Amino acid sequence: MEYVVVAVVLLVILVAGAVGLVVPRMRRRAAPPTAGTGTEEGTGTEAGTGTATVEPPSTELPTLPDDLPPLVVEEKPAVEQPEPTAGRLVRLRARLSRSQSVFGRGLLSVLSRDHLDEDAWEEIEDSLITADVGIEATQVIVERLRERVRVLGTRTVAEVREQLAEELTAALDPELDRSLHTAPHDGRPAVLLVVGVNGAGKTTTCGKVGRVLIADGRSVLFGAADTFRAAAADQLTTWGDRVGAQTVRGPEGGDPASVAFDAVKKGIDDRVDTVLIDTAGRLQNKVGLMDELGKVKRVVEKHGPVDETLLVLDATTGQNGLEQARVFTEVVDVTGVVLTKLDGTAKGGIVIAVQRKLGIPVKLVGLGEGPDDLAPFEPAAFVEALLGGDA
Ligand SMILES: Nc1nc2c(ncn2[C@@H]2O[C@H](COP(=O)(O)OP(=O)(O)OP(=O)(O)O)[C@@H](O)[C@H]2O)c(=O)[nH]1
Repeated sequence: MEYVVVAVVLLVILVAGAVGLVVPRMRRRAAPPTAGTGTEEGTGTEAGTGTATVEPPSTELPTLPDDLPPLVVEEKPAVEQPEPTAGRLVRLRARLSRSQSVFGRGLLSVLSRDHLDEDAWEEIEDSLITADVGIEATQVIVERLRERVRVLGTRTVAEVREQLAEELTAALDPELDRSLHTAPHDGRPAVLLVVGVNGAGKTTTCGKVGRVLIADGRSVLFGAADTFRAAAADQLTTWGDRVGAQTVRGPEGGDPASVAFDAVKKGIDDRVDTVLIDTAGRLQNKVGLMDELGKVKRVVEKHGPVDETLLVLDATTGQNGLEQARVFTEVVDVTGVVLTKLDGTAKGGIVIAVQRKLGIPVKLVGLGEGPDDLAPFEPAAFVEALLGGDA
């Protein structure tokens, strides 16, 4: 009987031992692997190293509420790459000759007469005056041409046309420096002030110039100092987004001088190459305009001198535009003229009148609303386009 009891006790111990060995093993197999490591044991907290546990990414998709608004992705417009500016005037000359063809054709028909009598010279004079060259400049040009024809005994139409082209080019003073001072210097950006009456094309010109500079590898910042119309600052900001320039703007109705100051300050802090400041041009009140523009310039000059003050003139306003232009030249030292909308007028001779009356070089011409429709002004190429010839 004793043997039986001992045998049962031994059997119970054996069974208990076997269960004790098997169950923990099964439990260990069933446990999930430690997160993220990919290994099973001896890593992470289990290994007591003290590193943080990384939660595994959930494989379950969250359920979204049905009434979520549609997702709007705001896309910044891609920065565009313009065509090079070299030779732009020649490329755009078709625009000019379209509006000038009456002028060119009229002149050529007079020049092709067998004999250039007094009437013919008067007609040439009238054509130039009608094209807005201006009375004084026209008289000088015709006088010189008559003298050359007489002395040289010029005969053919081609020769007279050539000599007229030379006189018109000479009237544009081809030796004048027409370069734009846009390069940074003395550790600060070049500062360009853009002035002119409303609607002349100031904002568009800022955009077009900025676009060319950025394409040349420069960094550009716009200052929206036209605070009278929110739309003006919006328009400049849109150009900025398009060409890849930052725009500094102030509150509508705010102080334009303070926006201009902040723009140049940011330009200096951010080590920008060129700052272009767009200004307002309300001309209803000359004293107000003088005060405001003068203040903008003085305040900007606290950072250093303004490198270039560009006066934007609408070519379609003709001789009236010249009177307005004079007001601006009295307020600020204009260093260059941008003559816009030459594509929309048959009076391209205004370029000559502007330069002679103001004594300031025309540096750029606008030949359309497109972003590349701004060209460096080249007197000879311009005159060729004016006369409708081959450049
Ligand atoms: N055809 C043509 N249109 C131009 C040219 N330059 C500018 N414009 C247009 O002229 C209009 C006025 O241009 P803006 O740049 O807004 O003129 P702004 O001087 O800044 O005007 P404000 O903001 O009112 O002071 C716009 O519709 C331009 O697209 C050009 O060379 N040719």
